[in-house]
Amino acid sequence: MIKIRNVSKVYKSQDKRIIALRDINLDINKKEIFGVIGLSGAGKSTLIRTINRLEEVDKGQIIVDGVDITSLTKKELLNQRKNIGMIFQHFDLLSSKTVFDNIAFPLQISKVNKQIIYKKVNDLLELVGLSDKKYAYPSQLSGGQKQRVAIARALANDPNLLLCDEATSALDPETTKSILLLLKNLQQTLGLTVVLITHEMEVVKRICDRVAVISDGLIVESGKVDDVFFSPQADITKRFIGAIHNEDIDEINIKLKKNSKLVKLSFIGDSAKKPIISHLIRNYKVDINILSGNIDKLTTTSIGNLTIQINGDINEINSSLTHLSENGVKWEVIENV
Ligand SMILES: Nc1ncnc2c1ncn2[C@@H]1O[C@H](COP(=O)(O)OP(=O)(O)OP(=O)(O)O)[C@@H](O)[C@H]1O
Repeated sequence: MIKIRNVSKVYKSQDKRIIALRDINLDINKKEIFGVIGLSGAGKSTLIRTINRLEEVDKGQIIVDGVDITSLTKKELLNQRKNIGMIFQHFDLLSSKTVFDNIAFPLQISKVNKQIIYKKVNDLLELVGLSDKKYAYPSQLSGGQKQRVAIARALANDPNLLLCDEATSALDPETTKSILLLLKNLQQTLGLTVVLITHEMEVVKRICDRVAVISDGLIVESGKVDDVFFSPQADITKRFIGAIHNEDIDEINIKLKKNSKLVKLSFIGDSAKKPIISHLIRNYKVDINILSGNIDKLTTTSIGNLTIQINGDINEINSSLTHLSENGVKWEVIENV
């Protein structure tokens, strides 16, 4: 669906050169939700805005559905953009227009017949659950409702691609959940491809199929969300994912017994369902003390994290760890005594 090839972008302001994107290569599949995560200033906004050419690239190509966006004339680009909807962190609604007129706006620009606009806007209002707010103004709406209007407006021209630029960053956690759920439902019912950028792993976890991690203008890691969560490679990814677990471990603040190890275990999918800990206790001469645990629910699977203290003869401990590896459990020794 989208092929990003060798894309680079440098901003020049006065005598400064800021490299925002460094030779980016990405493939985004049809009908998937693809997330790009990174810290502030990593290049996320620049990257997503190159897909509909709100930002011009200095080098490289962006091919959407076989069309090289970077080589289109202005007129061709305007036409192509009808296939690409976009929503923003601060909604960008027209404050002087009602909800109905905000959603109708792109259709009016496309000179669509009034009756068709009337039907289309009403259908979209229903789709985003805002039929009762048709005649309200943006100032009368909550943040979540404003984003629903923005989503309806973005879908007015029946695009097959939706770009989401930090779409939930201005919303509280509950509203974020409801907007992400709406995006997921729309993606499924309308068969959309969705590209979103975010600085929150929670967003990636909730709705993305695949994710790319961007740092200082470089894609440092990409893959299926489950794989990236289970086996993060880049330090920055580990920080995004690990922050919570490492804090947990710091909080444990336990004095380890002699002949023991503090071990962090990660389980994915089926390995989470096996009675692995009781198997270790029964079959090896080890004591196990569970210190903390959590479960990350992803779109297609769950990943469990457990911090344990394992105590016993060193050979028995090592055999236990081998048994864990053989059963698909990842482990990392955090401390040895
Ligand atoms: N118009 C501009 N002129 C000059 N520098 C810019 C411009 N836009 C972005 N930059 C710089 O390019 C780099 C990437 O910015 P970008 O906005 O793409 O990052 P981001 O990951 O989206 O960050 P944030 O989450 O804070 O929005 C940053 O160093 C930023 O300061």
